[in-house]
Amino acid sequence: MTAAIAVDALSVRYGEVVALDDVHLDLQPGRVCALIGMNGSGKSTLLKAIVGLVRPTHGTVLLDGESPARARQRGTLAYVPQSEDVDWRFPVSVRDVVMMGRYGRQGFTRHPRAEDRAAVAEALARVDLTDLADRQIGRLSGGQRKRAFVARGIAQDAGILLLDEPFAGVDKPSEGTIVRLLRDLAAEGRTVLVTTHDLASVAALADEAVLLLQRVLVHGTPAEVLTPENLSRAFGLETGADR
Ligand SMILES: Nc1ncnc2c1ncn2[C@@H]1O[C@H](COP(=O)(O)OP(=O)(O)OP(=O)(O)O)[C@@H](O)[C@H]1O
Repeated sequence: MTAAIAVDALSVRYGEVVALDDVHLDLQPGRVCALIGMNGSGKSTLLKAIVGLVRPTHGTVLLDGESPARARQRGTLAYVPQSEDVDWRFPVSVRDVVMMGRYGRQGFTRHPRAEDRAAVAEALARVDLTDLADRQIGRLSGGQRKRAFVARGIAQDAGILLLDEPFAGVDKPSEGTIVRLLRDLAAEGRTVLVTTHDLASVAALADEAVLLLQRVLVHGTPAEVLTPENLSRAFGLETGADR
């Protein structure tokens, strides 16, 4: 089976900083994968390289066997960036943001058709934002903002969803809503890759986990990955096992 996401020998440098060094990672469709690592371990850089927002120094990324640029063009790929990377003052409503997921299908006129409006309404309902559809995007809570971006990916009918810290600044009920949503999207055959600092929620969220420290330290089920020894290697922490 062609991997939904195939990362091969990927290295990324920012000047002198080696953010990623020889990363290999294959993800199959229909799975949620949690990407875990300490601050600066390269998680955001890996997502950006998969989206095609940063250029690899070495190596390749293929999405369903195609380049990130081609996958973006075809709407295969949806990306929910870290909150800091978004200008929340932008004068667009929640509905407008979700409609952006339909742009690729609308041609250059960007004139929404009935089917686009229907897809947007359905995506808003799935993330439970129907009542807030006309609100300016910056006037949402942290969890609602994340859900708006997930709705954009749903409206786009993307097969691959990448989410950078979807639980940061999100309260527990909203986190539960997002976890359920991501699990449902994977059950439909989509591939979901999520960076998270919330180790406690990984087992409920993800089918598999990856520990990153410039390279992939370990990739397996959450139970295989989240051992004291592995966490100690990834985070450089003393654990009970070391004492
Ligand atoms: N645009 C940039 N220019 C220069 N260095 C960068 C840039 N973006 C990231 N870096 C550096 O690359 C390394 C990896 O950063 P990255 O943001 O990918 O890590 P991260 O694991 O997502 O961290 P965090 O958990 O803090 O979000 C860090 O050393 C960071 O300082």
